[in-house]
Amino acid sequence: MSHRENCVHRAAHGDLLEVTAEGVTVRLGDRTVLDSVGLRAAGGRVTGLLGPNGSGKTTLLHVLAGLRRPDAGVVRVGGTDLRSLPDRRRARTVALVEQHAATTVDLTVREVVTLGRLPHRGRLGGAARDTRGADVVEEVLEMVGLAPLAERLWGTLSGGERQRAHLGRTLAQEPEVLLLDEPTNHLDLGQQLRFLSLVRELGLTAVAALHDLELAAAFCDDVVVLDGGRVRGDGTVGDALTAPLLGEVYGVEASLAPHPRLPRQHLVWDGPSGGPR
Ligand SMILES: Nc1ncnc2c1ncn2[C@@H]1O[C@H](COP(=O)(O)OP(=O)(O)OP(=O)(O)O)[C@@H](O)[C@H]1O
Repeated sequence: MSHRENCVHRAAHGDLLEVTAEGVTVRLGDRTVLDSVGLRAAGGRVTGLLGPNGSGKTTLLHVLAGLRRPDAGVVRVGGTDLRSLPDRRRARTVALVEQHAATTVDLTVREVVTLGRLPHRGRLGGAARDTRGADVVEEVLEMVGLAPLAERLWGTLSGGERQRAHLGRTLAQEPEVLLLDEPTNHLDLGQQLRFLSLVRELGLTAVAALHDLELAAAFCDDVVVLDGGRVRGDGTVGDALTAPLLGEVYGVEASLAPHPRLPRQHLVWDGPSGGPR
């Protein structure tokens, strides 16, 4: 079964892990950056993590990925405390596409994607045990549209191509839960739509920090809105993104309205609250 078929099969059988956070608190210096945050990302759904600059989205993603230990609270994946999973198992379960990921060595695109196979190899890094690895890497290169650039060196890639290479590396991990930190910030409109369509099509449990509320309205099933390290709203896009909440959290006059052609809502904004229109 190919990587894509495997994802779609798991989604079709409801065999997807739910991610929950309870009472997650993170203090940095004298600041409480996350204050008793609770979140439920349902299996197979795309949950948007929203909120203004500095509201705590990246910090929460790092906690959900097991990269940062919270001062209080617990993260569970499929009901299992994330801290109880050995590193290699955790890396095969939860994967994060970072906002500013970089590689220090000048690898080719194929080599960057192949890095995602490390958790599937033996302790000594033996590729021999990873019998599916090469096929998965080629399939992922096709999925993210980088097969024609497979031999290109990292240093020669554009920002958007790098972002897609990082998604490729993460998909090569074959995670059950995909965490994305502003995954579309370097992408043109077409690539943004293709990127998020691919994430939806895979049917994985996904949590994506997004600044673009229009993209969130179009691609997310559910949203969690952070402000000052606290959850200010959550639920389906339609239930959570109310005009009062958008006004309080973002300081804008905006609301969701029926899309003129599609059976979904889109964002209509007038301007900053009390500001010029
Ligand atoms: N090492 C640190 N020491 C003190 N404060 C920090 C540290 N790292 C991050 N912060 C603060 O924590 C808060 C949350 O940061 P975080 O990066 O999680 O927010 P964010 O919602 O992802 O922001 P953005 O949308 O701008 O990327 C910010 O106010 C940030 O300044």
